[in-house]
Amino acid sequence: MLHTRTTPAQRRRALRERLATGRLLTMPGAVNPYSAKLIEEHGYEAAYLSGAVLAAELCLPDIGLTTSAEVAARAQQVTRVTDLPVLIDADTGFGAPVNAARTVQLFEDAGLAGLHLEDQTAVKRCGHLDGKTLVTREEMVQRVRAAAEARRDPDFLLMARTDARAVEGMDAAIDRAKAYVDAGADAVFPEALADEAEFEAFRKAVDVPLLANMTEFGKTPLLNTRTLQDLGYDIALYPVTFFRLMNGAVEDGLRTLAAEGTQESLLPRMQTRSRLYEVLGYADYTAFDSAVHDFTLPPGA
Ligand SMILES: C[C@](O)(C(=O)O)[C@H](CC(=O)O)C(=O)O
Ligand SMILES: [Mg+2]
Repeated sequence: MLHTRTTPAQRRRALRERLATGRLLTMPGAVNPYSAKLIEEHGYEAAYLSGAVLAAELCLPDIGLTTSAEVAARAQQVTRVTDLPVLIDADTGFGAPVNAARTVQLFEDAGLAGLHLEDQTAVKRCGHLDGKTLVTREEMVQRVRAAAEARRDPDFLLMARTDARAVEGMDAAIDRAKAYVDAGADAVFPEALADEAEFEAFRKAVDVPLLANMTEFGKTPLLNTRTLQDLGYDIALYPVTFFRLMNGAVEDGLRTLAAEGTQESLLPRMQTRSRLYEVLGYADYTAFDSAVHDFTLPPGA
């Protein structure tokens, strides 16, 4: 009931310790608080909050329109219902280096376990689209340094994402990643790598934990977890996967209802009422209620 038993500090520690094992961590993206709970129920050890999904939920494209306060508020709704460490997409840090610093503190307060900051300009776009523009390496170094210094919990994971592969090529991407690690990044997210050889090259060049973005319909092939483990990657990310699945199911359902005049044929694909309640812990609330109210007054009271 009420779901969480751990503090943000414990979750950050858990994520650090999990990454230190060297075993690949599979990180599904949560669509909302309920799906974060499902991720936990299914035995995953961490969850992710995608900037693209947070924007799309508001029916906005992923071009840097959401604000840090808006994102932090949603994140807190998620961290309230799961004990999993949650890593969040902080886009470009929402402005100048000082905004990145404030974002770190807002996101710490939201109970998150870490964030990633990218080296795109404020007018950003999905890492798998063409036409991205980057800030200079020096500007991103300042962004990372400001974020690292703003942390109050040293276990809060600061990941630097570089979008340079698609813009400046592999060598520049690796150089940038190294500079960001020197500036205080604990982990690196090399965005939009084109093949296994590029994953390998990045692994050889950079010592810190590395994230592999397995987003669909993008520039990177969908490597399975075994391959990613063998390549020495630390996190396999599925940022938009469950949002896409949900939307696919909703669209199918809308078509079916229109065509058949009833949702009957969809029932086998639906989560049942009892499973819905089980995940919510509904029975525990009923038991809590009856423990509070189920008493008899002594005579004369
Ligand atoms: C990881 C990402 O930053 C996200 O916001 O989820 C996106 C994912 C996507 O748009 O497919 C990205 O790779 O830029
Ligand atoms: Mg994003």
